[in-house]
Amino acid sequence: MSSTSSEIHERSNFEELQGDLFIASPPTNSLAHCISADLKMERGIAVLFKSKFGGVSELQEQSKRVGEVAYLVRDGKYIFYLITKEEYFHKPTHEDFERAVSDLRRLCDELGVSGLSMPRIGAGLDKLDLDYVKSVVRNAFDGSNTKVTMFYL
Ligand SMILES: Nc1ncnc2c1ncn2[C@@H]1O[C@H](COP(=O)(O)OP(=O)(O)OC[C@H]2O[C@H](OP(=O)(O)O)[C@H](O)[C@@H]2O)[C@@H](O)[C@H]1O
Repeated sequence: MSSTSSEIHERSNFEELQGDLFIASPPTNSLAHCISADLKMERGIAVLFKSKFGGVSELQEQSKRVGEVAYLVRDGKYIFYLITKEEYFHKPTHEDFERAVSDLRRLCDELGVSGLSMPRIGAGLDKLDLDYVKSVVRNAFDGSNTKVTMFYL
């Protein structure tokens, strides 16, 4: 019997939920957000990540480049930093954004991440189209064992 589109969506491992990422996200979920390679994290949700998790020198030591993902381990979960552009005043290209999201999927597979929470990555200060962002994340995680929740305020 063919499934309706909503049933197909229900079975997908990607969902959106209204709520503050740092309050509503299940405590065991890993987290992900976007930053620039200069690790400035001086605006937007990156400021909250920096104040909550610190680890700037740990991230620096990983010497990740644009299109790659650095991460910290905090309280048994992973905090992923998608490097989507060189400098804080740049905006990410689609290519770099997509490379970073697929690197995130690779890491989630490798590390066995079952739950991953993120904000509307790239769609705020970085001005990427929200539908584009959601489709990139959905496609990158298609068939993965990671349940992705995108939180929005
Ligand atoms: N607690 C919360 N719970 C849930 N959602 C929350 C939230 N707090 C904010 N949001 C929303 O989550 C979306 C994306 O939040 P952002 O706009 O920050 O991220 P972005 O990925 O577009 O941009 C990243 C670059 O911006 C930064 O600063 P600079 O580049 O240095 O200038 C970095 O360094 C990067 O490079 C926006 O809708 C926010 O409303």
